[in-house]
Amino acid sequence: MRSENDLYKRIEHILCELLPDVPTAMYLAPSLSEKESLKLLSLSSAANPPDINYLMARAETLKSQQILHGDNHYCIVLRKNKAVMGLLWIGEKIPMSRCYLVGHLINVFYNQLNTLALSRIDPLTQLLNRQTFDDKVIEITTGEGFIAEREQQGVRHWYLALFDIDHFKVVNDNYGHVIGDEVLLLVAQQLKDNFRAEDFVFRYGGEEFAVLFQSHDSNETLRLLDRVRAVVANYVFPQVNHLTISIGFTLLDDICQVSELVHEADLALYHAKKHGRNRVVDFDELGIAGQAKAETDIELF
Ligand SMILES: Nc1nc2c(ncn2[C@@H]2O[C@H](COP(=O)(O)OP(=O)(O)OP(=O)(O)O)[C@@H](O)[C@H]2O)c(=O)[nH]1
Repeated sequence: MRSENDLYKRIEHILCELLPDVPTAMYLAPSLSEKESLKLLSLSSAANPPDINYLMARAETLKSQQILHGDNHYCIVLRKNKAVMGLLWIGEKIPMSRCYLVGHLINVFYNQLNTLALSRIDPLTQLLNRQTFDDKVIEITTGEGFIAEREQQGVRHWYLALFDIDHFKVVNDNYGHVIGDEVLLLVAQQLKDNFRAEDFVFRYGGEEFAVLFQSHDSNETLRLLDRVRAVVANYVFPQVNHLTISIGFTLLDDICQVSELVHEADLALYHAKKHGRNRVVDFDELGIAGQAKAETDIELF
C-alpha cells in the first residue's frame, strides 16, 4: 500500500494536471481524526491562502453540499460523518464538469487515506499501532511528514516517551483478561486526553505505550510526563481501583536510528521500574554507568 506522503503527492499532482494555472489550496486533517483542525497541505504558486475560517463556517452550515459555490471560487468539501476532514479551495470559476471531476478524484484519494489510517490503528485501544511507529519517527526526523506546527514561541524538540503499566500481570491474574483489557483501554484514553492532537500516541506492545511529542526542554518534558503519571495514579479504575505507570523518555536526535532511540527510552523506563516504579526517568540523566548497568540486565523486560 502507498504511504500517506505518496498519496499527498498524488493529490498535488492531480491538482497541477487538472487545474494548471488555477489558484488552489488543499487542507486536510493530518491523521484524518475528527479531533484535529485542518492544516494546509498544498497551495498553488499563484494563490494567497483563502480565509479558512470562513470556508469552514460555510462547510459546517451547508452540511449536505460537497461543492460550495462562491462569487469567484469553488470549495470542495471532504467529510467523515458530520465532521469536515478536508477542503479544496479553487480560486477561480472553472467549468462545472471539471470541478466535479476534481472532486471525484480528490475523494478517491481521501478514501485511500482513510483505508491507510484504519490499518494504522490498534483495534483494542484505537491508538496508533506498533507498525506505524517507525514510519512516524522517520517522518519526524527527516521532516517529511505532514506534521502540524504549533504557533508558539521558542524552539520545540521532539521527544519519545515509553509508558509501561506497573505489575499489570497481577491485574490479569487477579481480575481476568477482560478487566485487563478495560484497564488498557482506560490508560490509552488518559494518554490521548493528556497529549495534544498533533502528538502521536501508540500502543507499543501488550501493556506498553509510546508517545512522540514536542516540548521546549527536558525539564518541561519531565513536568508534563509527571503530570500524566499522576493523572493515572489518581484515577479510580473499575474493580482494580488504583494502579501506576512507569515512564522513560529521550530526546529525538535526527541522526539516531529508530532502534537506538527506543533502546534509550527503554533504558530510562527500565531504570524507573528498577527504582520503585510510578516515576519518570530521563535517559540523559542516566549517565554511562546507568546505561551499562541496564544493558546487562535487559532480559528483565
Ligand atoms: N489483558 C491483557 N493483558 C495483556 C495484553 N498484552 C499483554 N498482556 C499481559 O501483560 C502482562 C505483562 O506482564 P509483565 O511483562 O510481567 O509486567 P508487569 O506485570 O506489568 O510488571 P512490571 O512491568 O515489571 O511492573 C502479561 O501478563 C501479559 O499477558 C492484552 O492485550 N490484554
